[in-house]
Amino acid sequence: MAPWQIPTRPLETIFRISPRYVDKRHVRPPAERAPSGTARRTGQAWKQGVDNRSHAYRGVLMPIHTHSVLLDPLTNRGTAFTAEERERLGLAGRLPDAVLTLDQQAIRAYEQLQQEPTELAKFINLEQVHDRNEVLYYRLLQDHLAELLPIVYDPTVGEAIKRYSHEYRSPRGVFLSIDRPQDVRSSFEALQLHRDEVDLVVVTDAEEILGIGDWGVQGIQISVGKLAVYTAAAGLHPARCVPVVMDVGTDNENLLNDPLYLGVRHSRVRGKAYDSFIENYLETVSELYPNALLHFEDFGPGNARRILETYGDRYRMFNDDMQGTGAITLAAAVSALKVTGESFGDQRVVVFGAGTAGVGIADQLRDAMVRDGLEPQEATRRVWLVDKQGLLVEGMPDLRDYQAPYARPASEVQGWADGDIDLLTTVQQVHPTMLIGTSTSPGAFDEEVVTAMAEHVERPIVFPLSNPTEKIEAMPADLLAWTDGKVLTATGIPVDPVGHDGVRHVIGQANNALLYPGLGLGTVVAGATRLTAGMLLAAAEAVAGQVDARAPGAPLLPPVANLRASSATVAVAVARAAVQDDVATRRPSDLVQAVQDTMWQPVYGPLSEKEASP
Ligand SMILES: NC(=O)C1=CN([C@@H]2O[C@H](COP(=O)(O)OP(=O)(O)OC[C@H]3O[C@@H](n4cnc5c(N)ncnc54)[C@H](O)[C@@H]3O)[C@@H](O)[C@H]2O)C=CC1
Ligand SMILES: CC(=O)C(=O)O
Ligand SMILES: [Mg+2]
Repeated sequence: MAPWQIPTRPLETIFRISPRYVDKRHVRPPAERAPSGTARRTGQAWKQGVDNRSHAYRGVLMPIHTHSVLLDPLTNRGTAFTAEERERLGLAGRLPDAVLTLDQQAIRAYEQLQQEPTELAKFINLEQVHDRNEVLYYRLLQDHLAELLPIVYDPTVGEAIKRYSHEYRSPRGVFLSIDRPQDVRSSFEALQLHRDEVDLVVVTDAEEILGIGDWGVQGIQISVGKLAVYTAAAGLHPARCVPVVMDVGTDNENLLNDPLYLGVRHSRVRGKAYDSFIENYLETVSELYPNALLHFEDFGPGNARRILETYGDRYRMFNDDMQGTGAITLAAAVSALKVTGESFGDQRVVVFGAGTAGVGIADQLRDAMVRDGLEPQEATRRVWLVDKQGLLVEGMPDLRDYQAPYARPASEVQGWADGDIDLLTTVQQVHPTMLIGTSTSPGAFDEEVVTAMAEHVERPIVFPLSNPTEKIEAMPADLLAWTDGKVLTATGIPVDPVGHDGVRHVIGQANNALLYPGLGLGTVVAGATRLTAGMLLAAAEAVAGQVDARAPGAPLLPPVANLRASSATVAVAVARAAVQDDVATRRPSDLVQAVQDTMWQPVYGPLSEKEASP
């Protein structure tokens, strides 16, 4: 379909604003563009599209059925439509008389939210605001970021994913079914977004959602949640971001047996059919939206790294669990080492849970050791991976290919234990300086393990990163108690400050959400064609550069409440790194300003081109 064409649809259909019409080359007179009959019947509304988007889109000329503006969350302002706007848009009688400001709407929406009895109910309430009025939704998130991020994202999003088919109200996102691979293209085309109109596509196949496993189609909510963070934290434009689930079946029998389950009703498809579905997705999305960053989330350990390694050179891809988590953990480690005064070259690292996140972190820490002067082989030797079967040792039959480089020689571990070598034994033998948890094994960092570690190191660095809350390896209050306040810690979930021995310890959140929004924004601002190791490192250093953890009880990472400012700083560093790595297609002379200009703000913009530039 040509960019200016609008498909014929019934009058009642919502015509979403499409920034494609901004491009004057594509703008045709309304009568010419209108689908048969529609222009005549919608009249003036053709010329007066509501535009809640940034100034980049203010020239929109669009067809709008009078009532559709109230139904589309990207155009709806509800009670904030002024009397004059209501008249112009033909909304007479459609709204109560009073005109509220966005501030007033935000107060009301927040009051309503407070009345919800549970976190899940709050999640549902917020999703309903999201589906009604995106400006209001993001205004709420912006005003109460530290309070609401744990609702729309980790940990409550995990609960919402488990309950999705039962709590379902309306669809959000693109649902791709492995049983209909021929629909991949048309599923995206139905969005009516032009090739320049998409910055970001977040996709999951939901095999390993957070630490809660396989949730089939219900994983769409992780794509939605990740994007909410991109917009709330870094101002990625909500209309330019697309959440996607690849529904390839599920091995979760509870879902398959649930009559209300909304996904395809068979076990996970693997092998050739799966691989060609992934390839189909990548080819289609990158062709339709050649400038978009393709974010992969919560794929299973067998696929996450394999997909990135197979296609990372060809597409602008990012695996959040592997790369984002590695980079935020590196940032927390940089902060911790500023406190201990050591270098990465001095570290011995035990990673418990050697999956996508664990090995992603191992890679980042190993690379940091190499930058500090260790030979690559020596750096790899400083990382011990422990998984379900215990310490990973060369020759183990069930070793995954990405774990193999870290497996210990049998000669090294001879005499450590009769059979498999557990976490406690590993800690007793290795005397780690850092202990990282990505195992989904709650309570695994118990008092025995932590005190064994603390016997040999003055300031143990312990990061229990598993999500959501019920999966965490240890809580900071216990870690502080067991180490007499010496531990340097950060967690994947948000944790309230902990008082210990008269010191208030603020716990940094080592969650990739503290890093990927700025990384994505920087990639967009630079128009980077690839996401490079240099850009990831720049993001990690920019995060770490924003805190000084040397004061007693200070956090290792910047607070979530400052995430918008923090993301802007990260974005500048990332865009600069993209230029250095020669992958930038845009090189703004003033990067700081370019980042600010790109960040979308949740405000009601001008209604029409005329109003925007009188
Ligand atoms: N804080 C953050 O930003 C992030 C945290 N995570 C968390 O890390 C955890 C793992 O996530 P992924 O790496 O994506 O999953 P994954 O499935 O790729 O890896 C989990 C690994 O833990 C191992 N494991 C399972 N039970 C174990 C046990 N009892 N003892 C030792 N190892 C065990 C598995 O065999 C697997 O190798 C999840 O809880 C997830 O929420 C993941 C990504 C980001
Ligand atoms: C934070 C995140 O990406 C995870 O737990 O999977
Ligand atoms: Mg994840």
